[in-house]
Amino acid sequence: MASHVAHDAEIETPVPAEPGASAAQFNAIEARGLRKVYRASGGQPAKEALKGIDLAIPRGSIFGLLGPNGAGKSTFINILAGLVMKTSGNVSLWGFDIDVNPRQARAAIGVVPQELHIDPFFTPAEALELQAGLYGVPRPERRTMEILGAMGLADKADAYARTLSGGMRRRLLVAKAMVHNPPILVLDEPTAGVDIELRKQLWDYVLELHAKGTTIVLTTHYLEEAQSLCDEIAIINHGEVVACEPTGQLLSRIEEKRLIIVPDTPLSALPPQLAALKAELREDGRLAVRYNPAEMKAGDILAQIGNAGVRVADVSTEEADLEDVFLQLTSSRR
Ligand SMILES: Nc1ncnc2c1ncn2[C@@H]1O[C@H](COP(=O)(O)OP(=O)(O)OP(=O)(O)O)[C@@H](O)[C@H]1O
Repeated sequence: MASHVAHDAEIETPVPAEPGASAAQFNAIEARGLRKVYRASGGQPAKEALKGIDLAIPRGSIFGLLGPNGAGKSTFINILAGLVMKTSGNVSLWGFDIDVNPRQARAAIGVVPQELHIDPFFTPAEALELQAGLYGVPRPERRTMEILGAMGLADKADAYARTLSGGMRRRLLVAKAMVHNPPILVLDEPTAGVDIELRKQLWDYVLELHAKGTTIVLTTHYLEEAQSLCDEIAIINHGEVVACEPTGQLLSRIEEKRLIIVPDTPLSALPPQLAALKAELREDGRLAVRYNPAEMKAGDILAQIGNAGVRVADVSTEEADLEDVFLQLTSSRR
């Protein structure tokens, strides 16, 4: 009966707006002034984990959410997943406000949690069927074997979940997050503890989903992974967004190199003539000068150093990377 079906399919899969429908140009995820204060408990004081986050994650992107431990990434993701109640602010998922249209908002997102918790009493096939049931996916539309196959778990479909390795469990969690075919997939540290071979397999599948139109959001501690996969990156520190830009732009902040100069007699202080350079005297008496090769030539720097009366015994360069930007943005503020 129609009413029964309607009840069964309680969570509708949201329909993405047609490309080019300018009135409906919404972001995949949008957070405005999002705050979370965990109440004091068990002798622990209250903690403001998110201090008014504004974040827009474009549809179709692979978006990286980076930040040191305790920055608030999991809190943010858990609010999206409906596992943590926000204190204030607004969040919309695929254009659906989580307060106004909670069911549609929830249906728009699949979240792969950080913890590898899997119910040991269900086989992977049963776990997916159960999840599909929870999301009201009608039986003819379920893709249990297709998803298990894509995750390299077809031969484990009927195995006891407790016999799965860590990597298989991780892939099963990704599979579970995909049963209702959400347009947004969020992965919280998906490759933590996963070996290189499986990590590659996991990313291949995620990239395939992305190629078919799924918006991907991931948190990771592997900066090189974020650097190579994400087209936009936000860095969160102490509950605040300290950077949010296309990966290329973020990396251009670190196109800075360092020129390391060994003077033939160690310097005791920076010569005043070098004040205009981003120069630093290291403890070992070497001089490190930060410069952007697009704006300045190494030869000009050496000439200035020569003019300041420093005789150069040796020269080398050091490259910066995403880690430098990350440390630069997250080390200074509290
Ligand atoms: N349930 C909770 N009750 C109280 N404080 C909490 C709770 N969950 C998280 N916090 C605190 O909120 C802050 C943000 O934690 P969160 O787990 O969101 O950070 P994270 O960026 O995901 O860190 P990690 O990379 O270690 O997972 C931390 O100071 C944490 O101790």
